[in-house]
Amino acid sequence: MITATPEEELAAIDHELSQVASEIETLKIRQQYLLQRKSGIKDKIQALKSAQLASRDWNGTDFPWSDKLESTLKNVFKIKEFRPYQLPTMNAILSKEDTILLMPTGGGKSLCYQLPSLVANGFFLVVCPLVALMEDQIRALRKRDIPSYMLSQSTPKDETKLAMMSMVDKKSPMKLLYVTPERMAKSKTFMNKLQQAHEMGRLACIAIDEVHCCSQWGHDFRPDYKYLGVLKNMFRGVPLLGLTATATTKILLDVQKILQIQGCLILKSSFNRPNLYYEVRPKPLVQKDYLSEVEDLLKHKYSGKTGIIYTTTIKDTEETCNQLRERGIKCVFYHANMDPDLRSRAHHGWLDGKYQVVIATIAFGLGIDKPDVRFVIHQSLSKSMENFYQESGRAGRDGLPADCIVFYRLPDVFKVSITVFSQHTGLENLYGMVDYCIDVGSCRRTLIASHFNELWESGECKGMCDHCKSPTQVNQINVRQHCLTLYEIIDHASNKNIKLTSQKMMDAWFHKGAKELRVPNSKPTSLSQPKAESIIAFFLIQSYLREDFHYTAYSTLSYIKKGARSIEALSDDSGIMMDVRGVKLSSNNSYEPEKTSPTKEVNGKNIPKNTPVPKSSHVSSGSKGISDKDKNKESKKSSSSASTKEVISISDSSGDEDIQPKHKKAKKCIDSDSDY
Ligand SMILES: Nc1ncnc2c1ncn2[C@@H]1O[C@H](COP(=O)(O)OP(=O)(O)OP(=O)(O)O)[C@@H](O)[C@H]1O
Repeated sequence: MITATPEEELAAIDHELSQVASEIETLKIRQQYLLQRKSGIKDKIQALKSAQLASRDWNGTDFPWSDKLESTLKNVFKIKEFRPYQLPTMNAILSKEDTILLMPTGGGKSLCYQLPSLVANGFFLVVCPLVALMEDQIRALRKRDIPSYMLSQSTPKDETKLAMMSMVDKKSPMKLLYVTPERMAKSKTFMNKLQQAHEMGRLACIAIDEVHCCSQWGHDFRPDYKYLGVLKNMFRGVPLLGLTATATTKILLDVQKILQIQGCLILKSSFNRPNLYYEVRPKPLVQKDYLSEVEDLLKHKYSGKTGIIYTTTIKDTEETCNQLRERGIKCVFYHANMDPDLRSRAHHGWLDGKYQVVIATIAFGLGIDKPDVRFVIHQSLSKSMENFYQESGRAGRDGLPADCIVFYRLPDVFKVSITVFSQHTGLENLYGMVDYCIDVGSCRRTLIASHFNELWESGECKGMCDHCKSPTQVNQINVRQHCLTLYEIIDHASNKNIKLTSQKMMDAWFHKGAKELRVPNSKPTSLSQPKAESIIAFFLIQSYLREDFHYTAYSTLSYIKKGARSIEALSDDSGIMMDVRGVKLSSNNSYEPEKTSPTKEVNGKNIPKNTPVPKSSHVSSGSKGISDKDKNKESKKSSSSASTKEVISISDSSGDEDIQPKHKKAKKCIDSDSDY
């Protein structure tokens, strides 16, 4: 019998080990897949349970408490009727059903726990993230003689003592007790009292304001909110009410898991604010020109009206404020680093009409309840669509028309990206906002709606966004050649060991700045700067380019690299299609495609019949390789576009000056964007 040498034995073992490793790898992938499926099915069950609960009639007026609710609404709150979803929420929590209420800013969420607390036995606990907000609410409640307390670090000792005693005093008239999430998470004495109150049957409901703060997927995650996950088990039988003005399906599912109320009732009022006019303006390249545009708005269109200008940084608030003051505007700045006294004076001066406009960071936000804010201007883009919705939503709370204007330019994206890149989904959220800003034809409302998984037809906008007010035809052009040119610039810099910021990349593209960054024998692009910027933004959000962040001793820098889809762009010579503005349509959107331009279908899209189809037939590949969610968004976008969209025939064979219309209609369209 031939025995194996030790070397052969080792080789055999190594072989078997590698087989085992490969099987483990396969099993791990299988495990991952099964775990994902399991979680998906659980989410479905949860959503189904929520849908079943929502199908019950919560709007009834024949509950045991209905008459008292109605009379308290009128007599104590002096309100004539409920707004949509207020009564269903109250009926649900008084029926001890865990509920999440989604309602836009200013929709009237507070009433949903304040009013039922007056008809229930015991008191409602309200978890609220902001002390200023609690103070405002307590002041308003006490004016109505509603016994209420708050517990925060700034609450005087005697009041804290009184509140703690009231929790466990059967005879106490206390109806509402406001606490910060920190208090819940950190004060054992408080939690102990709360348990006693629960045992006495005095804890009637726990309302959690800004409930999206529980979820790391949200824009406003607060670690102390995670602690609220203990409440459901600790206070059995006490209904939880989560309230938010901003939440996507993903966040909602996450919030339910964290609070242990999977499958709870979800009441969602529409996020459409029909009185708000949405507009994106190109921000002038020079700050002086931007200021002149704002000055003109404030002195003419918004003369005698009040509003907010949001900026990205604290420095910007002060600088812009000083510059506008020099131009005779009555304004004040507001940010988190101000002395609390000054901040309060700025807030109240603005509330009382002493200042026309407050120039603020997002620190000026939660709890700002001025009904007649006529405009919210974003000096640069918000860090997410959710932030934008919240911030712009401070306009027009009285239901009268108000404007929400964003001034957009590409360099601002990098000012924000360096502050959000380290956050969970920070960049993804920011790019969602960029997508909104660079969109050339969709109804802005429908873009906001798709973010909240709502579907609004652009007809519902009624001209209340820039695109619906002045529709233009939307064309698709092939920008692949530009992508390849930028890759050459990136490779060239990389060969020289130079990191490229977006500005340096632009300079090299335009043959400005350092000569060593220009690709030898290349020509400068003939694009205008705004168009070059919009192409770069498009490549970023579509992952043809990506940002790469580096820390220096003083700051964080964003460098540009090839994105995850660069392989696709390099290997596949079908187009990278990008939407651009075409001819202006008449205001009734009456542009009719010419009858002489028959179309054919390629990849599910109608294109002019004489359009040459690229080899791989990926003709409309602006969205190729994107996730299902994005595809969904794309399809929603196109179905609700304010404008007419047409794929036009182009050739990408001759570099920056490449676009050769092959088609009569296309020529007309291309003329209006001839330098792409
Ligand atoms: N049914 C109603 N009829 C008339 N006014 C109402 C009604 N419900 C609430 N309000 C008023 O609407 C305003 C906004 O309410 P509230 O502050 O509760 O909104 P919110 O949804 O909590 O907003 P935010 O998300 O900004 O905190 C308040 O002035 C409130 O008195």
